[in-house]
Amino acid sequence: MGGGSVAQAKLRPLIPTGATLRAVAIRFSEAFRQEAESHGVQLLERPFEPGDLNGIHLVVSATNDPEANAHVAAQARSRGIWINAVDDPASCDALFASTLRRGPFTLAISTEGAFAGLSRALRLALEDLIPEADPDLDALLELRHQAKRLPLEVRSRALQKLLAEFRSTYFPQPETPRSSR
Ligand SMILES: C[C@@]1(CC(=O)O)C2=NC(=C\c3[nH]c(c(CCC(=O)O)c3CC(=O)O)Cc3[nH]c(c(CC(=O)O)c3CCC(=O)O)/C=C3\N/C(=C\2)[C@@H](CCC(=O)O)[C@]3(C)CC(=O)O)/[C@H]1CCC(=O)O
Ligand SMILES: NC(=O)c1ccc[n+]([C@@H]2O[C@H](COP(=O)([O-])OP(=O)(O)OC[C@H]3O[C@@H](n4cnc5c(N)ncnc54)[C@H](O)[C@@H]3O)[C@@H](O)[C@H]2O)c1
Repeated sequence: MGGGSVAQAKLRPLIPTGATLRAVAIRFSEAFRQEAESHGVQLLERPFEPGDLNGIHLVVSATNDPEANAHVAAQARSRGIWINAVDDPASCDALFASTLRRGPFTLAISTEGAFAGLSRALRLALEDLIPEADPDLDALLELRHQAKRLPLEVRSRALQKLLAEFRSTYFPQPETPRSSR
């Protein structure tokens, strides 16, 4: 529910899930409309109606009208549909996490509503640590693939070595031990 910048930020991580998406708003921003239409999202430009929840598994309420958000949340809850109400963690059955994807990695960071900005800050720090296209990571994954062909006795040692390499590449030991800072 909603078609402004906050609704758009919530829509974005749902697109790659492959879910069938429906958006309802009295008025969609041009940016929301463009992004949604390019991903086949169904757009209904009118106020929320309880029937909008038919066949829905998760609803995100991101309008700028607290009364409408509360109404959507109550309707969803009475039908047993999971609700994410922006700005209102107490009404949420599901929270969005700050998500980082790198190749096969998915890192989801959450403070369970305690401080969303902190989740974002940690994501940005991790993003800097692991570049988007990373030959080191690709090589590591390829070696793991090859290690699967090794006999069981040596495989585990080879994988331990690969993991040690991963740790020293991405998380080099600080010169000063943490405990003596
Ligand atoms: C992770 C992320 C995912 C996403 O939105 O997809 C997300 N919020 C993000 C950013 C962000 N949100 C806010 C700021 C300003 C700084 C700050 O206040 O912290 C920033 C930072 C920024 O924008 O720079 C304001 C804010 N957010 C919530 C409240 C209400 C409250 O806390 O009471 C308020 C205060 C509003 C006010 O001022 O009144 C509530 C929620 N926000 C959540 C998720 C859920 C908890 C997740 C968790 O615990 O980690 C939860 C509970 C519900 C939900 O929305 O699912 C996304 C980062 C994406 C990324 O970039 O990686
Ligand atoms: N913009 C921000 O940076 C920000 C940050 C944190 C929290 N918020 C909160 O999130 C809310 C949404 O922010 P935004 O910037 O996307 O607002 P916005 O004004 O751009 O968009 C609000 C959307 O809600 C729709 N809407 C309102 N009543 C409706 C109803 N009954 N049925 C269907 N659609 C309805 C409007 O048509 C519009 O598309 C704000 O109320 C604000 O409290 C915003």
